[in-house]
Amino acid sequence: METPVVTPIHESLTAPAEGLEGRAERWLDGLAEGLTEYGWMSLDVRDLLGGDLLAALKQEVQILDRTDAMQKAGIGRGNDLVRDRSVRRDRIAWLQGITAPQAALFEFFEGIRVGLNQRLFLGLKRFETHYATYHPGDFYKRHLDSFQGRASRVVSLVLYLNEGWRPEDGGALQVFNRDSEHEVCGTVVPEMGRVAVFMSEEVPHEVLPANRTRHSLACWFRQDEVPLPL
Ligand SMILES: O=C(O)CCC(=O)C(=O)O
Ligand SMILES: [Fe+2]
Repeated sequence: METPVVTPIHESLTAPAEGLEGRAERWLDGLAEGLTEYGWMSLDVRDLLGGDLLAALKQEVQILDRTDAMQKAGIGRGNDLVRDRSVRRDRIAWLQGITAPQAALFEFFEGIRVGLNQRLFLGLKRFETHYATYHPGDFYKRHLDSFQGRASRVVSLVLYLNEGWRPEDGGALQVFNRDSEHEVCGTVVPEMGRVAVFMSEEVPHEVLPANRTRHSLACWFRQDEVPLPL
């Protein structure tokens, strides 16, 4: 009698193609590892956010720019606000999350907030975000985004919205070593879909003078429930 041929069933063993959620989880794993090990990370979010959303965000900042809705940025907030043009020259507009692209972006940021809390136990309660435009000649000298012990801004994220950025366009983000503040440990080119993420209280950084209009979006994940001064 012949031995029956048993056909193995592969289908149920094959994992379903990794969806957006799986990719986002992997992306968050990499981000959490980078923040733990180096205090900062530069990553690409083009695939996660999609070209259409990035283009829509860029269009928003360009419209705000043309309508004079962008305000000269200060250092600190509320009564502490200082507009020191020798330190910082960009213009900003805070996002409310009410337009469709902003709502989609806020969903992405909320995923990062929850994902980092799960992985790093940071107790991030909320985030705040603004558009920024640097016109030719604008810069932001070396600084920290938060003062240690304030437990306000904990993680900073900058998303860049510029297609075809070339080295001669300037405006790179220089990241300094968290243990030796004059040592540059990384440079991030502000190209469309690229993000820089770093620990707000630890990592000094600087925006070099831009030679071309430079659009970005900055987001801070905060530990305080109600707004406290930086
Ligand atoms: O645009 C960047 O690359 C960084 C901006 C920044 O450091 C800030 O807004 O605090
Ligand atoms: Fe900053």
